[in-house]
Order: sequence, then structure tokens, then C-alpha cells
Amino acid sequence: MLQVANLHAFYGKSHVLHGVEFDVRAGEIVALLGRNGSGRSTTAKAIMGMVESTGSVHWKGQEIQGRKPYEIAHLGLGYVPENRDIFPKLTVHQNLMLGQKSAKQKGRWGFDDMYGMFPRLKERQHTEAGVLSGGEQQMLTLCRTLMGDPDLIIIDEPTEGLAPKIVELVGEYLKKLKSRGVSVLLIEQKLTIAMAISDRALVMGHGSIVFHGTPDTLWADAYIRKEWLEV
Ligand SMILES: Nc1ncnc2c1ncn2[C@@H]1O[C@H](COP(=O)(O)OP(=O)(O)OP(=O)(O)O)[C@@H](O)[C@H]1O
Repeated sequence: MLQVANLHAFYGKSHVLHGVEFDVRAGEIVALLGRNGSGRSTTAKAIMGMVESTGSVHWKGQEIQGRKPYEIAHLGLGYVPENRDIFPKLTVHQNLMLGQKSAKQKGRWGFDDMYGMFPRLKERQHTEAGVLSGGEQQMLTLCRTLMGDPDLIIIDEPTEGLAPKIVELVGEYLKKLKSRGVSVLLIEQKLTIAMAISDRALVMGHGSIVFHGTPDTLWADAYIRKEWLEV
């Protein structure tokens, strides 16, 4: 479904990704793990056309490397960035409306799905998004992206700063997405959530993939965990 090959990315003169290669198949949750600064967010941004990059990004059989971010989003790739991407002066409901692909075209998800999944957003549907808590804004960003009906969602550190109970909930939601046919590329630091929900795990270090395999194999690999992860 998504195939990334020989991906290099640059911030000006700084060369931060060095030939990243991996794939995400239909219906999979793939965890992209690594320490801060290892290049996970840059990988997401390079796939979405948001940083200068070279190499190949194949999405559903077509090359999307070099395309504009909005074109990539229209092709069914959803991106939930680390910093909350909401319109603070609009209400929760208006934010969700803006996420819809088009008002007429019915996607896989409607308002009821979002409010069912996150009752807190339903309670606050008429509230300005800017006054929501950090966790609620994160949920809203995820829901707004889902309203665009993506086939694959790249989600950057959704559990950052959340209480352990909420982290578990986020895991449940991501599994729900998978059960509705949405693939997930989950950027994470927490090995526990990745172990609990992902089909495969990738570990990044210094801008390259240093491990790929099942979560169980990763758990059993003390060297990789010690060298490249904070566990
Ligand atoms: N806008 C930028 N300009 C210059 N260098 C950057 C920029 N953003 C990231 N970098 C550098 O690129 C490298 C990879 O960073 P990246 O943000 O992709 O890592 P990460 O694994 O997602 O970690 P984090 O969660 O801390 O963002 C780091 O060395 C970082 O300092």
C-alpha cells in the first residue's frame, strides 16, 4: 500500500534521513519507534511532501514523492502531526466539518462515529477548540483527519503527555481504525503501546531504519532496545 524506498531528507544543508526503506500493507498497524531526534517525524513529513526530500514514496501504486501536501492528502493519506492542528476560534463541530472531504461525498466516518468514539468531543461540540485541553485537542486533530476518509493515517506521538489510562484508550481507538480498514503508521516512543497494538515494528536511529520485525522479536532483542530505544 505504502512503499518508501531510499528516502533522504534535508533541512537546508542538514541531511537528516539516509535511505529510509519500509512498507505498510493494507490493514496493518506499523509502529515507527526511536529516540527523540532519530528522524521519525521527518520521515512522516517527507512522505507527506512537507520537507525537501529525494527517493521514492509509492502510494497505492503511484509515485507521490515531490507532490504537494494537499494532493497527497487527497489521495487518502492522512497525517496527524505532533503539534495539535486545529482551528482554535472555531467550535469542535466546525473543526470536524472542515475535515470532511466534501459535504456531499459520504466517507467511511460521520460525526456520530467521532462523537461515539470520543464522547468528550460530543459534550464540547459547541465549544471553541482553542479552550480544549491538550488531550482533547489531540483527539480533535485525529477526528478531523479521519473525516477526510484516509486509507492510511500517519499519527505522530498521539500518547505524548497523556495519562496511562488515556494511553490505553488511544490504543483501543487505533485498533478500531484498523477494524474499519484504515492502516496506521504509528510514531511512538512508548514500546508498551507499540507492543500491544502493532503488527510490525520499525526502529529508527540517526535517520535510518535500524530494526524491522515483529513486536515480539523487538522485545526479545536486548541490544536494539538498549542501543536505540529508551527502555
Ligand atoms: N525544522 C528543522 N530544521 C533543522 N533540523 C531539524 C528540523 N526538524 C528536525 N530537525 C533535525 O532532524 C533530525 C530528526 O528530527 P525528527 O524531528 O525527525 O526526529 P524525531 O525522531 O521525530 O524526534 P522528535 O520526537 O524529537 O521530533 C534531528 O537531528 C533534528 O534536530
